[in-house]
Amino acid sequence: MNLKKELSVAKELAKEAGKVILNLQNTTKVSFKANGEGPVTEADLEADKIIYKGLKKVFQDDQIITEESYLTGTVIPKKGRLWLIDPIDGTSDYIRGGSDFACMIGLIIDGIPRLGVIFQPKTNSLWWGLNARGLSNAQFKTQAQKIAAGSEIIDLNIENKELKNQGPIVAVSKSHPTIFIDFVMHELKATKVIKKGSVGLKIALIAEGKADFYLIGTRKIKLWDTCAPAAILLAAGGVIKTVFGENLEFSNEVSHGVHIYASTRSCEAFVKAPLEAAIAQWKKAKKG
Ligand SMILES: Nc1ncnc2c1ncn2[C@@H]1O[C@H](COP(=O)(O)O)[C@@H](OP(=O)(O)O)[C@H]1O
Ligand SMILES: [Mg+2]
Repeated sequence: MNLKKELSVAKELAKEAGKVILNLQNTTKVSFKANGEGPVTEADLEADKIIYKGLKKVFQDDQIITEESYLTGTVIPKKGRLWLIDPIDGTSDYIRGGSDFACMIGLIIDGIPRLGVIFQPKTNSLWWGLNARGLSNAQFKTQAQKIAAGSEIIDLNIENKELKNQGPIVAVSKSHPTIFIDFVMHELKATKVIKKGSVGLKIALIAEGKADFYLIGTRKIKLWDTCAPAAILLAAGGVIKTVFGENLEFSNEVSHGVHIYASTRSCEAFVKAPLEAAIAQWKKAKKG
């Protein structure tokens, strides 16, 4: 298994779609999805089509699920190759005219995120990762990089990143604050809290060593929100798990249905007890 072609196609498509959404940012029409699933713009739909068509042209036999073309009830297979696409991650910040939005393309092979690309149009930055961990006879190397401002290359490796003794730097959603996050934040004793839009850009902060921990505040988070960032973070030597410490599942349903954290290894050990305490308190409060 050599993912060179997959990586090069995914990088080009993320950049192409990214440029289109950037051009449309101030003029695109906004509407709201059914069932409280949040806002969607014409730019989401445009980028979704570009990426879907581009992947289908080269990888005809692969399954592709995109946020905007997904049909309710589609079962996510346990085996085989599946692309998961989020044409705009951070649509809320995109609509506000901010810069915290990204195009994300991820590839799952037999249930594991193996390839991820995130492109942030406003800063012309691209993160990518190939995750061969746990594969015997892998024909590709585990590797992750950030290409900043279109050219400067930074290797992402947080395998041995120590947690500074004051406590973690924690990333949280700028657009979707939740009571669950407030509960956990109270226990974590963070030294710094970074509020940012886009799941991918927050996980990229960890892969770059700029944050230690990120907690997703909703159980409604979808596989296309986590696939590309997970491949990059795992390749960089970080972890992404459910708040119960289990590996993420990329099969069956499109929604993870559980709170998720992304972390460095040293921070994961540090937050285990406070996280468990917060979850216990949360459950008690919900019952009461
Ligand atoms: N509390 C919440 N409820 C619903 N969706 C949420 C959420 N928190 C995050 N998300 C989803 O996660 C993505 C990024 O959110 P955020 O910018 O807050 O980190 C968004 O996806 P899209 O922007 O792809 O639609 C959003 O739908
Ligand atoms: Mg989206």
